Amino acid sequence: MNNAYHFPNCIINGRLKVPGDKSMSHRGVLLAAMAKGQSVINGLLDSEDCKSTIEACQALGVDIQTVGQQTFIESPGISSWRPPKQPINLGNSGTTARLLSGVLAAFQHPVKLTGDESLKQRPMKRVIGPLSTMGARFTFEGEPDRLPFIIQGSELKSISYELPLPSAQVKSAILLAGMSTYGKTIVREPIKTRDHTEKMVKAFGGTIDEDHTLRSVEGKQFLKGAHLTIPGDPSSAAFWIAATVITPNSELQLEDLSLNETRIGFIRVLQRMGASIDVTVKDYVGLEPVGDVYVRSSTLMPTSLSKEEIPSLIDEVPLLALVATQTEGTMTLEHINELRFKETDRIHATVEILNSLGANLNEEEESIKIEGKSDLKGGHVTSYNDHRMAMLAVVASFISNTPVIIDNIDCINISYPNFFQNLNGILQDYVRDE
Ligand SMILES: O=C(O)C1=C[C@@H](OP(=O)(O)O)[C@@H](O)[C@H](O)C1
Ligand SMILES: C=C(OP(=O)(O)O)C(=O)O
Repeated sequence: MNNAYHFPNCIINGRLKVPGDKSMSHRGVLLAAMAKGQSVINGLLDSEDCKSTIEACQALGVDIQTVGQQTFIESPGISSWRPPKQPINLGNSGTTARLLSGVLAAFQHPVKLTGDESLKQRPMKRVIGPLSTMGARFTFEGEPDRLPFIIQGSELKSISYELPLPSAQVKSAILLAGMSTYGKTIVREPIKTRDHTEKMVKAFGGTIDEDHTLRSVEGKQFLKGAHLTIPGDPSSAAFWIAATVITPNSELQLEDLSLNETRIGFIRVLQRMGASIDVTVKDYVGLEPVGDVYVRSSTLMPTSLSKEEIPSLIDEVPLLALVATQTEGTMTLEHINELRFKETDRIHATVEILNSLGANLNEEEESIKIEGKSDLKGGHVTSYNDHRMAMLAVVASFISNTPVIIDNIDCINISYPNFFQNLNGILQDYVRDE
């Protein structure tokens, strides 16, 4: 396949609905699998990562069928799950690995979890530590605290746990385990992270109490099936928001997006940089705000990032670096060390990709310094087999002088299989000189 992208003088124009939110899709499937009875989820994201969650739940005896936009989940409830016949392969999905470990911490049968080469490198100690304190046992096949491992659940005891780092995955793993203990489990996070687990549990008849960065959950909660709708993923929309602000004469309306404040830090930072972006909450789906984002090409000034806002834009930092190459000055993205522990080291990958295209970025231990007003020339890049890095490179080609040639773009299916369809939709009048 020809992975060369170039759109000289393109203009973005139109309206777009991006596919369902990945974080909410994982949680919808997992909670429906824990609950007894039938659940129906509308607009579940159909991507490789979400398939990992679906197939893991199917291996545990949950019936899951998708018909068009609707996914039907019929579960006997977590206490009647059956032990899987084979190891469960979670592919590339860190969210599935962490959240499912939390759920399996109370499952009385051993389950072997594994993943692809990237997932096997990702840190799991952050969930293994607290889940072991609660009573789960982990046996490692290779390196300690890494996949593959066997998790042996047990009758859990509740804990009070202070997260050493802000992570919605770790918080969710402990809260999901906490729903099966005796007594109350308390989690405190240093900075507020995405709160979809807390909000969605309520739709399944459970309760999690929230007080700013403190969460508490009573044990022995039994969830029942629910009907959910998943709004558009703001992390997928972010690619088109970035593309529109940096591409001259462009405007775009993104519809039915999740506008949860714990997820739209990228939009808030761009607004601070002077980007013309209007955000309109139109409705609430469950407890989640949903609405539209209208964005236009903009002249941008550098800004700085506070530690507190990082979790609300954690997956959008590479895009922020691309946008920063077009500002009227130098911008430093600080407090981003956690990016080194994603599908690839995203600090290094971002710097390498954008510098290969002619930008001027400096990699530091926990930050990236970016020179503005850069001319992106184009050239060859690697995606590091990371979906967000591949899509970053495609968006960079909107403003490059020559084609951007990417070694592997198949990884985009991890989170956004409709990516190129959506790209063609917003460049609908564009005539390609192929
Ligand atoms: O909970 C979630 O759905 C996610 C949380 C974030 O990870 P961390 O919890 O590791 O920060 C994010 O990077 C990931 O894409 C999805
Ligand atoms: C980091 C990501 O996902 P996960 O941790 O679930 O692999 C992501 O989608 O960017």
